[in-house]
Amino acid sequence: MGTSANAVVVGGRGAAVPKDVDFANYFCTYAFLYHQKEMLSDRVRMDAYFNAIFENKRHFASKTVLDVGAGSGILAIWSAQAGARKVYAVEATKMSEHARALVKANNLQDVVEVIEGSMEEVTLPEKVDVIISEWMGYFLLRESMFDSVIHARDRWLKPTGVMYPSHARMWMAPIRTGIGDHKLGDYESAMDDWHNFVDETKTCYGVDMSTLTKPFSDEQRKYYLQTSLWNNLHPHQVIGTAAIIKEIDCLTATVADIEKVRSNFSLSITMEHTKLCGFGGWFDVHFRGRTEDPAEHEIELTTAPSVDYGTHWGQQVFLLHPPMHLSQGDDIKVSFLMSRSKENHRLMEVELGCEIHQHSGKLLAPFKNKYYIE
Ligand SMILES: C[S@@+](CC[C@H](N)C(=O)[O-])C[C@H]1O[C@@H](n2cnc3c(N)ncnc32)[C@H](O)[C@@H]1O
Repeated sequence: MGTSANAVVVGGRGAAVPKDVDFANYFCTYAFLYHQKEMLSDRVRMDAYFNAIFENKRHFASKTVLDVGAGSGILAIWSAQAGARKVYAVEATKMSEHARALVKANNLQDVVEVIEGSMEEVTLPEKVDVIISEWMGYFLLRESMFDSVIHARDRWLKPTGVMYPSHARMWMAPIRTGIGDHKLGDYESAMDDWHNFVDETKTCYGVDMSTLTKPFSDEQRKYYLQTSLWNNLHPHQVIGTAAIIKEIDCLTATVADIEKVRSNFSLSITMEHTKLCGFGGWFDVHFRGRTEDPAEHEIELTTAPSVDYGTHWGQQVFLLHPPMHLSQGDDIKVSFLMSRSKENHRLMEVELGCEIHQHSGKLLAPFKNKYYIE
């Protein structure tokens, strides 16, 4: 605290931005209750953190806890209810005022201390036994908030301390288009959506938009392909094996480990006569404690495709065009590189290439594209 408005935000190498820009771009939405409500309403997320804390009370009872990015204060309050001696709830935005009110309304003001400030600038009076945080963005690393958790861990966690969550993984699988609520999932339906919008209205508030649709040039196609899509995939849309792209041990990971994620992996098609439309990416996190001090009950929070609504994170979809007809036994070799956008270190760019080897021995034309996770 006490730095000028234009101080630089701690981030990965070459990723620093002035603090006021970061505040306007990133933190501002978190200052509103509607945004916190979206997270508080995510049952999968809430159940996972609730169970992680209350099924592992031993890690919290009589301990000191740091909640990095406390938001409404929910994780800090649960930690106190699980028996923590002291909880420091650090929140960068004015949401801290709501958190403080909530703490008081639940009569926990003697245990939970809400501190308004950026984690990188806050000073605590002691080191802590537990760091808890919900830092995950779309496809795990969007928002780059894990940098702040790493910073907090290196500065404030005792050598014997525990991270909640303790591990995270990124996944990717081949997908086909869906039906019903899950209609979107391939490039054609994404485009139909846009074409229909223009065809049905002819003009948009008096402006002729047809030049943006037909004829659709390769240049326009490329532009549309570049944006990866947020989607809620149905498990039936997954047409092959899923691969782990990245595994993170939250106790030891460094910013250098996560600012670039590079991986080469293979995916096998497991469905007969199907159409590959792209790739779906998601993540999971685990609450496992640490090797010398494991959780009594390991809890998993997964954002994998689900028959129900799933989570507010959904999945990140990377479309390819044209779709490819594939069948069981065909093999896809994927090269994946995710890095931070140079303009905004909280957004991601993905370079994805694939080579498809058909069961018959035929090699299909390789595909390569660059996507943005905005
Ligand atoms: C995903 S929300 C989680 C909120 C709450 N912990 C929960 O689980 O409902 C992340 C919160 O962390 C805050 N935050 C992100 N980076 C921060 C930092 N470096 N210092 C303090 N707060 C931060 C954001 O303002 C936001 O309220």
